[in-house]
Amino acid sequence: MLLGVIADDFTGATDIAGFLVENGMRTIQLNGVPETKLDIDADAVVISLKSRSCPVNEAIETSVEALNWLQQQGCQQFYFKYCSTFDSTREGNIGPVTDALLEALNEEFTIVCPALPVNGRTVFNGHLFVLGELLSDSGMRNHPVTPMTDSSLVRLMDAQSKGTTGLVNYQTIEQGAQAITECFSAISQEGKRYVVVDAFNQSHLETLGEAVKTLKLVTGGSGLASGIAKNWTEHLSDQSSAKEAGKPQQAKTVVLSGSCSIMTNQQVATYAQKAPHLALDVKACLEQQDYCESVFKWVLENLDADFAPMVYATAEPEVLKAIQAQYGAQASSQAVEQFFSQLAHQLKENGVKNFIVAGGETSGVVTQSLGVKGFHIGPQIAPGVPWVKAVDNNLSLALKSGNFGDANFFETAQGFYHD
Ligand SMILES: Nc1ncnc2c1ncn2[C@@H]1O[C@H](COP(=O)(O)OP(=O)(O)OP(=O)(O)O)[C@@H](O)[C@H]1O
Ligand SMILES: O=C(O)[C@@H](O)C(=O)CO
Repeated sequence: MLLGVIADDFTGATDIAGFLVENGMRTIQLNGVPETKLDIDADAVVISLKSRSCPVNEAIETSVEALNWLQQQGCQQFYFKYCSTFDSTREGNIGPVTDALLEALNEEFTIVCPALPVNGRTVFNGHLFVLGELLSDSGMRNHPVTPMTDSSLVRLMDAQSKGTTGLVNYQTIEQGAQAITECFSAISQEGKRYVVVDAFNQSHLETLGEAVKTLKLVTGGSGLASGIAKNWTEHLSDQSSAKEAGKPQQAKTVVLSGSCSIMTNQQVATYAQKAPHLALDVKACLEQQDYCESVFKWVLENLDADFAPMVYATAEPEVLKAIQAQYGAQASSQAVEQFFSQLAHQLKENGVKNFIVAGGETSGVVTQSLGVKGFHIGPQIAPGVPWVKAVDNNLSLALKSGNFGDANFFETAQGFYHD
């Protein structure tokens, strides 16, 4: 095993796993930390956690547990994968988890690299942009759980972590890997523990990949995965069979959308023009015990339509604000998550095999309730969203990060089936 990845949510895990596979690494994704040492034939293992917005102590504990497990498997480098929009708050988990991983590895220094230019996440002079807008001006300012109101990665990291943060800007990145590593050394000698790196195109990420070759711990989004994978090229064998194992089959399918991002709102609106769709009633979710049962029946009645039925909690910012004001942000999001968890379980018991899910937290609860232990990574539906297939049964999932994919994503995903 060469690379061990600890991902703070499920869509984030499939995102980076997809890019590792695209770049030649045979990759397995495991949901949660396995209880035993497994005999895994892969170049990389991605452990998906649900640690993005849980209490910080829990995030630290599960992340260090994942690290220990990956060390036991013989991994040589470790990657802490968080969101390309750096989803967290000032009290957020990215800083403390990074500190804990550095400490556990006995290391003093790492990088902060959320950039994913193929999906419009770029870092310029230490500021994070989403499709050309500052993070704090983007739809992320209205996120239901982790609203992002600051775009300065140095400030965010300083606020969350024990140490201090430096910056390597694009002028240095463009001078090549050696200039970057020299800059890392200088920043580390100043006593800084983390360095934010600029990156706004693929070439920056390839150069950065080379520059972080000897770092034990790397932190970032999935963009850097291609650069990192290239460092291991000489150790890699053919991985086409691994990708084959991840393909979805023609089978009963459902779309479950729990993300309120701008892109998911567009995807839901587009798909609703073609497919049977049902908007979740949050009040009923909170107050009506048999609500899930009635939605379950509706899904069963619509499973044979030309396009898979969609159940969605996805709402525009104003509607979401009103729900949160009435029922509380935490109570309503928990009720929605619990609903999707229960619905997914019932659907699986009744023969649904393919689950297309939007939203990282939502994907986490759905995957857990389906009891899937790990995935083979299949073909990419959109950058960062591969189909994945359970290692221990014939369920297939498309776990879509809130902001990923284009407007036709839900339909496109269903075009990948084979008999
Ligand atoms: N109508 C709603 N009312 C209240 N909470 C909602 C509603 N719709 C969704 N939520 C909650 O908002 C959260 C959305 O988080 P989730 O991670 O699933 O999506 P996302 O953040 O857009 O995706 P990603 O993390 O992949 O970027 C979930 O906890 C979900 O239950
Ligand atoms: O990095 C991203 O944007 C995604 O993989 C993600 O983490 C969304 O939850």
